[in-house]
Amino acid sequence: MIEVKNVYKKYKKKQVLKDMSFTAEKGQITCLIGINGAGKTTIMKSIMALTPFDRGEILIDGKKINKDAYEKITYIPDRLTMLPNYTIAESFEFMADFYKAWNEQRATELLSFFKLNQQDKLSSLSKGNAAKVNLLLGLALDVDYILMDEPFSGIDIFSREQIANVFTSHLIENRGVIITTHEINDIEHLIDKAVLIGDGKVLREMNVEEIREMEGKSVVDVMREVYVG
Ligand SMILES: Nc1ncnc2c1ncn2[C@@H]1O[C@H](COP(=O)(O)OP(=O)(O)OP(=O)(O)O)[C@@H](O)[C@H]1O
Repeated sequence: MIEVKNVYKKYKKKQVLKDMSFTAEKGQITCLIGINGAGKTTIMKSIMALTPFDRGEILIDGKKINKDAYEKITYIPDRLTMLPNYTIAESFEFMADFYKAWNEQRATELLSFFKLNQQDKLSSLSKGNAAKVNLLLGLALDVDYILMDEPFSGIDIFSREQIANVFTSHLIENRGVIITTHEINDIEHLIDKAVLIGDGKVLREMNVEEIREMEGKSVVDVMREVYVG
């Protein structure tokens, strides 16, 4: 489990996270929802220790992030960070050289799942295909937790559907996934937990099936209550 406990973070004078707490379980998809600037990326980077925070604690399977935890968890940023003159095949070689957890078989499986061509240069890819390669490079790592920043942002409906299919496949099973988004509509049926963020805090943390069955509400209904009032 990933536990974010009472985390505070300031950038210069701006208090971005204020007593932020939530959990994300293995075998579940947890979605952090909030408008632009709500602090979603900052919390992802804090979990990965890519940015320091001022107070609070973040635990991964009960332990603070350390060298060993990096073998359990990966962060997929909202755009490809690989060199643009690489082909997809070269980016695989790079990953194999740098990451012990790289699983070539899973990478090849994802390649055909996404119908991508290994010889294509990253710089020549459409936005949708670049998003798929970005996701593929993270998902092909044998890790227990995957953090994805805006995997659906700015891409067409068909690519979104293809990416959504990955979430219901064996490629995700048993892993803990945290994704961020500000558009919940397309992915509501895929997620187990929604964490609504606003003003650097968790405004509501909910089990999506429970609110659907017990309160007869969708995530969008609850978002309307929380954000619009
Ligand atoms: N390195 C930085 N230095 C100063 N301020 C920052 C820095 N990174 C983020 N911020 C500010 O912190 C706030 C939260 O940013 P963050 O990127 O975490 O939000 P977000 O919810 O991911 O937004 P978006 O949906 O636009 O990606 C914003 O007001 C942003 O301007």
